[in-house]
Amino acid sequence: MRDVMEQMRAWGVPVTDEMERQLERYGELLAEWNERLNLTAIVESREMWIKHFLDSAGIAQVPAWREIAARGGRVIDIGSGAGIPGIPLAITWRNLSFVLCDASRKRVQFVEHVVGDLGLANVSAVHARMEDLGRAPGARGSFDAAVARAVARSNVLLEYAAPMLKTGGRAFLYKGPSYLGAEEEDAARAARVLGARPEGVIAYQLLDEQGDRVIAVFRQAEPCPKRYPRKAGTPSRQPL
Ligand SMILES: C[S@@+](CC[C@H](N)C(=O)[O-])C[C@H]1O[C@@H](n2cnc3c(N)ncnc32)[C@H](O)[C@@H]1O
Repeated sequence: MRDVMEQMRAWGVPVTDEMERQLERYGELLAEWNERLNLTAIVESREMWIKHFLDSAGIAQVPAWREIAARGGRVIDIGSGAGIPGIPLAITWRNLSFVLCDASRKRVQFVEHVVGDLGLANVSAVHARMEDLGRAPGARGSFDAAVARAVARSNVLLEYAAPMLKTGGRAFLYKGPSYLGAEEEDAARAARVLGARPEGVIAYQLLDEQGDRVIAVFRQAEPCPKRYPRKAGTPSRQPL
């Protein structure tokens, strides 16, 4: 996938030939396990490279991500599912350590298999709901960055992300262009309640006209108030 790799490098992803082989292997495992676990609707190789791997790499264009990546730190992938964006990011940014969290046991087991198969030393997988992890001593307030794709509306996602972040940490929400408008306003309101502030949105396009994407960035300006996250299920039933 020469052109996909070129686009990643143009965005600033430090991707080597070995990493390309690891992405390829990850794609094979996704396609193979998909038959049993129904992990993704996308199994055709080029579409997978563009809609999963290139989309994940879009974050390289955000200056705040590049700063975190340069100094090293801890990243949580919220609702990682089969490992997107966490696995492609962990393959390409070896100096960051990743926790991939999901409420589905079978998806976490798949991620554990991928981590073993690829020999990724910088990833651990956690089977939990974010509402519970956000209250766990040792996990709460311990991350430099949170990433999330296709999990929930942004006002819900921020209630999962803010408790996990150190002061000064960032949340990076992968969204479609429809984010711009009502969802953006709701997210800004929720962010204020949670001690976070919107820091901007970047927009990009996938190759082969596979779609427009945005990443919304939030900075944790102060520690998240102790009453958040609320108990499991409440953030999505009664979004902030
Ligand atoms: C549509 S999948 C997206 C997976 C992946 N991020 C992607 O982009 O392909 C949403 C995932 O979020 C997980 N999820 C939803 N709410 C969650 C919560 N409160 N805590 C942990 N995981 C959650 C689900 O189990 C599911 O695997």
